[in-house]
Amino acid sequence: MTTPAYKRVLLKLSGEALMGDDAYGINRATIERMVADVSEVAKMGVELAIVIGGGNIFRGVAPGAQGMDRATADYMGMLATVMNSLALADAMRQGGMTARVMSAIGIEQVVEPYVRPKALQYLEEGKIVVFAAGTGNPFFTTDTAAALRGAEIGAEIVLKATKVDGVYSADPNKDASATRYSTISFDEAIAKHLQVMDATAFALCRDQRLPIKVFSITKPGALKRLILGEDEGTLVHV
Ligand SMILES: Nc1ncnc2c1ncn2[C@@H]1O[C@H](COP(=O)(O)OP(=O)(O)OP(=O)(O)O)[C@@H](O)[C@H]1O
Ligand SMILES: O=c1ccn([C@@H]2O[C@H](COP(=O)(O)O)[C@@H](O)[C@H]2O)c(=O)[nH]1
Repeated sequence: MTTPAYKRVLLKLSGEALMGDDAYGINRATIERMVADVSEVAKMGVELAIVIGGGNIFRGVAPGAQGMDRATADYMGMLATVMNSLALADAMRQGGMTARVMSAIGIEQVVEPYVRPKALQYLEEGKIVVFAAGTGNPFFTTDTAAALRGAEIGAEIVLKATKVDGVYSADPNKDASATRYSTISFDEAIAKHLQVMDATAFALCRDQRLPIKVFSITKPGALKRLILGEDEGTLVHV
C-alpha cells in the first residue's frame, strides 16, 4: 500500500495554520509537523511543488494596513509569503530535504526568480520547489497562485491543506449545522459562493481540468493517505 496515486502535485499550505495556537507568526512545532508530513510524501517519490499562504504574518500587521492602498497592502501580503517560504525551505533543509524557493517578485538577493523551465528541472531532479510571492500581482491570493502554478507545472492535482477537513455547505467555523461534501463540482462550489477557496482559483482549475482536494493540515497522516489515493477531505472536480 505504498504506491502513490500521483506523480506530481501542487500542495497549498495554509499560512494561517502555521501560527499553531499563537496569535500570529510561525510556530516552530507546527512548521516541523508540516515538514514531517511533506517528508513522508517526498520519500514516496512524489514530485512536490508548494505554495504557502501569508495569513499568519499578514494578520499580525493587518491593523496597520487598514486604510492603506489595496495594491500596496497586497504587495505586503506577497512579501509575507516570501518569509513563510524561506522558513519552510529552511525547515525542509533541516529535515534532510532539498528545496528551492522561487519568487514571483524580483528579489534576487534573497531568492531566485520564478522561471518555469527551471522549476520543472528542479522537480525532475527530485527537489521540492516552493513558489513564493503568490502570482506576483495584487488583487489575487495564494490559492490562485496554487492553481496557476499547478497548471503551469502539469500537476495532477492541487492539494489545499487548510484548517478545516474539507468543503462544507457553509463556513464550519461560523455555522455549526454546515455539512461536509465528499465531492463537489467547481460549478457548484462557485455558484454556492463557498469561500474555502476564492472563485478565481476554482475557475482556473475548472478551465484547466485540474482537480483540487481540500483537507485538514492538522489531521495526522492526512496528506499521506490522500497521496495514496485513500478517502480524505473533499474532491472538487469538473
Ligand atoms: N464552505 C466552506 N467550507 C469550508 N471552509 C470554509 C467555507 N467557507 C469559508 N471557509 C473558511 O475558509 C477557511 C480556509 O480558507 P482560507 O483561505 O481562509 O485559509 P487558508 O488558505 O488556510 O490560509 P492562508 O490564506 O493563510 O493560506 C477555513 O478555515 C474556513 O473557516
Ligand atoms: O498572488 C497574490 C497572492 C497573495 N497576495 C496578497 O498576499 C496576501 C496573503 O495571501 P493569502 O492567500 O491570503 O494567504 C493576500 O491576502 C493578498 O493581500 C496577492 O496580492 N497576490
